[in-house]
Amino acid sequence: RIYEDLRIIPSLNNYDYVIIGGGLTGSVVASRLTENSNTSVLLLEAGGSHQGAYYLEVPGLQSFTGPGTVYNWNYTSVPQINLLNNTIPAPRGHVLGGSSSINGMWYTRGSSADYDRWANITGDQGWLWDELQNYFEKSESFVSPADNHNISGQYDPSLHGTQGPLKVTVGGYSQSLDQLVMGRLDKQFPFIEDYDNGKPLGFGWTQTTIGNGTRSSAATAYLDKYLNRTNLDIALNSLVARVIASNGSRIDTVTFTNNGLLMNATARVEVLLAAGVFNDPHILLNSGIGNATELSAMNIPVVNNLPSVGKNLTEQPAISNLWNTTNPVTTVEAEAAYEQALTQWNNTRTGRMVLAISNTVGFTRMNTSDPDVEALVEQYGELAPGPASPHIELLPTVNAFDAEANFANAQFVLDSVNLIPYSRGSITLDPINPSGPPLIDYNFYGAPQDIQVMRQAVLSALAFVSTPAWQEFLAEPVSPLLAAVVNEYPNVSTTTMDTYIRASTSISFHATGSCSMSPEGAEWGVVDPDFHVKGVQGLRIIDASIMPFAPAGHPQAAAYMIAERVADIIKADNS
Ligand SMILES: Cc1cc2nc3c(=O)[nH]c(=O)nc-3n(C[C@H](O)[C@H](O)[C@H](O)COP(=O)(O)OP(=O)(O)OC[C@H]3O[C@@H](n4cnc5c(N)ncnc54)[C@H](O)[C@@H]3O)c2cc1C
Repeated sequence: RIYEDLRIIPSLNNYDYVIIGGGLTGSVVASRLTENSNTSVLLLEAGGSHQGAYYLEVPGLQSFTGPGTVYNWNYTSVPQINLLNNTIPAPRGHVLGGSSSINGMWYTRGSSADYDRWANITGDQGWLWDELQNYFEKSESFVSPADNHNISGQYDPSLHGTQGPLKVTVGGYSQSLDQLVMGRLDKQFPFIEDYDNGKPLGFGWTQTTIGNGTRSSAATAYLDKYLNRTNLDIALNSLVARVIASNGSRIDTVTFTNNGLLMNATARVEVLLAAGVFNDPHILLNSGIGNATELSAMNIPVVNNLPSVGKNLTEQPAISNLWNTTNPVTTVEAEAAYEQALTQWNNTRTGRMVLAISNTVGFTRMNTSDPDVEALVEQYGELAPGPASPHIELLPTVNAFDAEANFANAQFVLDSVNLIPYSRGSITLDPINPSGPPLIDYNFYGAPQDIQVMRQAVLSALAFVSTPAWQEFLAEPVSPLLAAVVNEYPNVSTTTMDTYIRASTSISFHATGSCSMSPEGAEWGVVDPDFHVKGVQGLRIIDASIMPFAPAGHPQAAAYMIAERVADIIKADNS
């Protein structure tokens, strides 16, 4: 059952598990654990319900779930010293389903070497790519796209699940842009049938978490069908402050407010933390689990000295390279197309609104014949975890709507993403208001190799659009700083390039790693490979904050896999 107000529940002390955060991973684990009718779960979510929320359902309206809405935590980073002191958004889902209810719906698993590196780092062979395939597949049902077009050759069925709760598909509405992208492919930018094959190098058809033209989230996929389970209570509007060991040794109690009223809930077996990459450290630190010196300075009693809490924050820097096009449409035309698309979606769940931003995406490596790349590799060695792992993602998109030409509006975006950042940021408490929003520092370009990779990512985007067909499509860049880079291309000076990069870098929305896994017994890290928080009993972290390195892609596929795996581990440990 879903509860808005918990005062009608007589006791909150009778649950086997209390899960903090009804986001992507929290929803999956709550659903899997309560498959056993003898296991009871209380799922505490700070936000409200996803049900009936139109903006969360229509893939084309994803931008309406952004900062400033009730679905978002509306966090912002601290000023970024390497980005001209700009602050950068830090959005996260504040609703059942968490960020899976508001995300861009891209589904990409990354490369096999990403997960093999996790296994090497943690000493747990269970994290090897080959071992994880059953968990990727268990979460997934690959379904037909909204327009039911023939998708043979657009993905590899042998890599995908067909029985899992989460719907995944390729784009269900074709755009002229698709032909422009696919027509560009060559030896440098080859075609890849399915980038989930562990060696994601090339341009392919974007896979997205959409079914029947509608967003598939952890809440729609893993919770909606099971709300009648008597062993699953879901409490909305429930903001968790901290966790406590009520008897002094084992964490068993969660303190939270429900509609402003202070409450405690107790877990008989375990407390599972799934509040996401920004709020896991916030809750741990407020509970006295973190760097003892920093906690003492804020008068927070130390429960466990765990210096790595909040310290491995990883985000992939991204730049939206933006051009006007030679195929503009008027605002009136764009608005008419938009209205038409909404009506079509309302009536048939088809049309432009079923599209999660773009139908194609590319993963590539740095150009090793460039002397700058040679020097970079000589200084740092191979930066990706393996030879078939990409360094760079290129993401082509058209903005808004266009009824006639089917190119959207006047602007084209080609995102350049550094997939392999070495900079590590942090989540800390605000010393003036420790229970207020956390201080989020991405520390972009703190590691010097990251800006060098970003230079290559921008050059790669310019190489992609350098052909006659693209030059015919593109007008001038929107930013004068990009125009300066384009003017100097291909021999762009470092000054011109870095001026553009520092002014234009933002997030990929892919923050991970703030409570990293490490080998059992290691002094660094926050959780053991089996998800237990080091040095305390009764508490596991079960979400995307445990990733030691981000996968080279978008992280939600990995988050679903992690949740499926931890659910099995918890079941086995406590059977
Ligand atoms: C705007 C956006 C776009 C994205 N696009 C993509 C994409 O296209 N593809 C992709 O692969 N990934 C994408 N991601 C990332 C992906 O959605 C996340 O990596 C994934 O959801 C992480 O899952 P999680 O369970 O760790 O955290 P979340 O899904 O964020 O869940 C955390 C949950 O905990 C709740 N919570 C937090 N603090 C508290 C508290 N104190 N008390 C109670 N509840 C609390 C939150 O409200 C939330 O429901 C995107 C993310 C965002 C924000």
